[in-house]
Amino acid sequence: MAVYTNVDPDELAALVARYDIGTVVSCKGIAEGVENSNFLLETTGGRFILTLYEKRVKADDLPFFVDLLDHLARSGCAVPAMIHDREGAAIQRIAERAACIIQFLPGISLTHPTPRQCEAAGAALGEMHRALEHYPGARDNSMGHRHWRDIADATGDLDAVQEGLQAMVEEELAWLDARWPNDLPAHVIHADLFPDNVLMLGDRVTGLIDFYFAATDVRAYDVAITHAAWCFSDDGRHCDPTRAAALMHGYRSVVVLSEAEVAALPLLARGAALRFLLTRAHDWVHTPADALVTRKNPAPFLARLLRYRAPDAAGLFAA
Ligand SMILES: Nc1ncnc2c1ncn2[C@@H]1O[C@H](COP(=O)(O)OP(=O)(O)OP(=O)(O)O)[C@@H](O)[C@H]1O
Ligand SMILES: N[C@@H](CCO)C(=O)O
Repeated sequence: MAVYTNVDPDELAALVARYDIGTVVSCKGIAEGVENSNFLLETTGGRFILTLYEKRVKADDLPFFVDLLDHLARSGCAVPAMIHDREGAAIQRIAERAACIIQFLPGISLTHPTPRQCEAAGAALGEMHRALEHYPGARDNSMGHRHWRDIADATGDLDAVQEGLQAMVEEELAWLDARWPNDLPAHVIHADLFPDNVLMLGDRVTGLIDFYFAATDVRAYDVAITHAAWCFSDDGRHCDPTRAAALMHGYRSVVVLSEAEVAALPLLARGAALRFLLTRAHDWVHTPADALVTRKNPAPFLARLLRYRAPDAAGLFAA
C-alpha cells in the first residue's frame, strides 16, 4: 500500500489554490507503487495525480525529473505533464514532503503483455529515446553498472538469499567489468520501463510513468532492461521469442541501432538482469518482514541472468 503520508484537507486546499485547476472535490490514496505516496486528486478542473516524495527520491533530483517530463511532454511523448502553479513552480511542499501535481493519464498497467502490446511498448521506448537524443539534461545513474559492486556489498551475504549466489555474482561482476561498453550512444534513459510503468488502453500506450530512476546511460541498456521486463515468464526461466521479437521490432521501427549496439545487447541484458537481481536481493535482506512494502522476489532475475548467459542469447534480440 503506497500511501505512507496522510494529507490534511486544509493544507491540500491551500496547495490546490496555488494552481488554476479549480477546487478540491476528492483525494484518494492509490494502492499501487512502492516508492512514493500517490493520490488520485479530483478538482472542479479535472483529475490529477498528487505525488508526495518519500525517502528514495532525493529533493535535489526533483528539478531534473520536472525538466525531463516537461521536455518529453513538449516533444509529444506519452508522458504525464507536471502541472505548474501560477508562479511557474511544479515542486511544492505538503505534509512536510516535497510534492508535485501531475497530469492524470488514462490507461491500465499490464501484468501479462501480449506481443502487440510489447511492440507498442518498444515503439514508445524508441520515441522517448528519439526525444532524448539531444536533450542536455544529465544525471548520474546511481543504479548503473559502476554501482553494482557497492549494492552487492551493501546487501551482505548473498548466499543468505540463495545458496551459491555470492560466488555467481562475483563472477558475473568481473565478467561484465571486463567487457562493459563505454562508447555506445548514451543519453538520459528511463532505466525502469517495466510493464507496471506503462499505461495502456488495448494495444495503445497512453502513458510512460515513474521516471524516478531516469539517468544518463547507454540507450541500448534501456532496451535490454525493457526486454528483461517484458518478454519473460513470471519465474524468469522462459523468454517468449514472439514477445521479444515484437518488442525489438517496435523499438527498431523508430530507432536505428548500430551493429555495435545490437552486438552488445546480450551483454547489456546480463547487466540489466544483474541490476534487478541485486536491488531486489538488497531490499529482500534489508526490508523488515512487517514493512508496508511487499518485497520483490530476486529469483526471477537470477533465472533471466542464466537465460541471457546461454550461448544462443543473441537470438532473443532478433527483430
Ligand atoms: N500520471 C498518471 N496517470 C494515471 N495514473 C497514474 C499516473 N501516475 C501514477 N499513476 C498510478 O499510480 C500508480 C503508482 O505510481 P508509480 O508507479 O509512479 O508509483 P511509485 O510508488 O512512485 O513507484 P514504483 O512503481 O517504483 O513503486 C501507478 O501504478 C498508476 O496506477
Ligand atoms: N522495477 C523494479 C522495482 C523498481 O525499480 C523491480 O521490479 O525490481
